[in-house]
Amino acid sequence: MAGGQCKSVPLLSPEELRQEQPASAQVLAGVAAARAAVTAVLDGTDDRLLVVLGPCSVHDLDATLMYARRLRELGRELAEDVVLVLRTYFEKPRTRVGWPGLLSDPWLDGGYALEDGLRMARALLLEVSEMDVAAACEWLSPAVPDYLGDLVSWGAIGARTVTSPVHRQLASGLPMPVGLKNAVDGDVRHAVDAIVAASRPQVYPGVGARGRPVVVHTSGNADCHLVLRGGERPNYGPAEVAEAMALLAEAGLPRRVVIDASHGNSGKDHLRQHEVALELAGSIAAGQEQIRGLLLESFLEPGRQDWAAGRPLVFGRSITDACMGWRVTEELVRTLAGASRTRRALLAERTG
Ligand SMILES: O=C[C@H](O)[C@H](O)COP(=O)(O)O
Ligand SMILES: C=C(OP(=O)(O)O)C(=O)O
Repeated sequence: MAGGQCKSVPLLSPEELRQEQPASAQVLAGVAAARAAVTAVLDGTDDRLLVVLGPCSVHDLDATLMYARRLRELGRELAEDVVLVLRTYFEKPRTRVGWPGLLSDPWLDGGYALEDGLRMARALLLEVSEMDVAAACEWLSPAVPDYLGDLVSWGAIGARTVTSPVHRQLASGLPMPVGLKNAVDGDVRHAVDAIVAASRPQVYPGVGARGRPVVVHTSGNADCHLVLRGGERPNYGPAEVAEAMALLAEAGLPRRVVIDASHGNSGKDHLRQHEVALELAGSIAAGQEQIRGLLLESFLEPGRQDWAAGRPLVFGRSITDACMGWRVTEELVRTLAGASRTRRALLAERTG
C-alpha cells in the first residue's frame, strides 16, 4: 500500500454540542457586546487599547478559570482605558510536531479524545462568558468554529496558515473581528493579501451545523486586521510598523494593527516579551494611533514546562510557549492602561 491511510470515526455535530451545552441569551448578548467593543477599538471609534492575553494554550481548565477571574477584576478596574480579552487557545499549529492542544488531546495522554476536547472547550468558554470575560482563540481546523464560534469575541488566523486559501475563506464568514498574522518568516504581504481576501464574500464546500455537506456562502469580514508577530526579525518597531501601514494603505485597507509581543517579536522569551510590551506602551503613550491592540502570552506562573504523557505538571505554567507570570502581567496591563490614557489626552490636546 502506498501513501497514507486514514480511518474515520463519527463525531457529534456542532448542533448536538450546542444543544448539550447551550449558550443563554445573556451569554450571547455579552459576546455580542464584547465583539462590538473590540470592533470599535479596531475602527478607532473607541480610543481604548485592546489587550488579548492569556496562556499560549489551554491545557488545564482550573488554572485557566483562575486566570480568567483575575482578568475579570483587572478588566473591570481598568475598563476606561483597555478592553481585555482572554486567550483561550485550544488548537496549536506546531512547527513540526508537539502537543496539539486541548481540543485534540484533552487528557494530555496522547489519546486524541477530540469529542471530549470539544466538550471541555465549550464548557470553559461558557463558564468564562458567564463571568463576563471575552474570549479569543486561533482558528486552525475549519470545522471548529461551528462548535465554538458563538462564544468567541476575537479570532486569529495564525502565521502558519495565513497563506492558506481555506483559512481566508473561513475568516470571511466568522462572526467576530479576526486578526491575520504575518507569516512565520516575517512576510507581511501575505497577511495583507489575506485581509483583502477575507474581506470579500467567498463560496466554498463545508460541513453544516447538522454535520452534512453544504455550500457555504460568506459575506466577507470587514473586521479583519493585521497582527504583526515578528518573523526572522522582530517587526514591532516604528519603522516596521510604518512599512506595514504603507502596505495596508496600498491595498486600500485601514491603517491599524495589533502587535503580538510574543513569538517572533520576543524570540518566545517571556522576559523579552515583557520588554517589548513596555516599548510598545512607550510608543502608545507618545501618541502612536495605529497600534490598536497588543497580544500577550501570559499565565499564572512565568515560563514554560515540558509536557510528556504521565509527567506531573506545575499548576498554571504553560506547556507550549513561555508566558509572563501573573504578577508581571498585572503590572504591565496597568502600564498599558496608563499609556492608553496618556495617548487619549495627547490626541485631545492635538485636536484642540
Ligand atoms: O504559540 C504557539 C507556538 O508558537 C506554535 O504552536 C508553534 O510551536 P512550536 O514551534 O513549538 O511547534
Ligand atoms: C501560534 C500562535 O501564534 P503564531 O501563529 O504567530 O505563531 C499563537 O498565538 O498561539
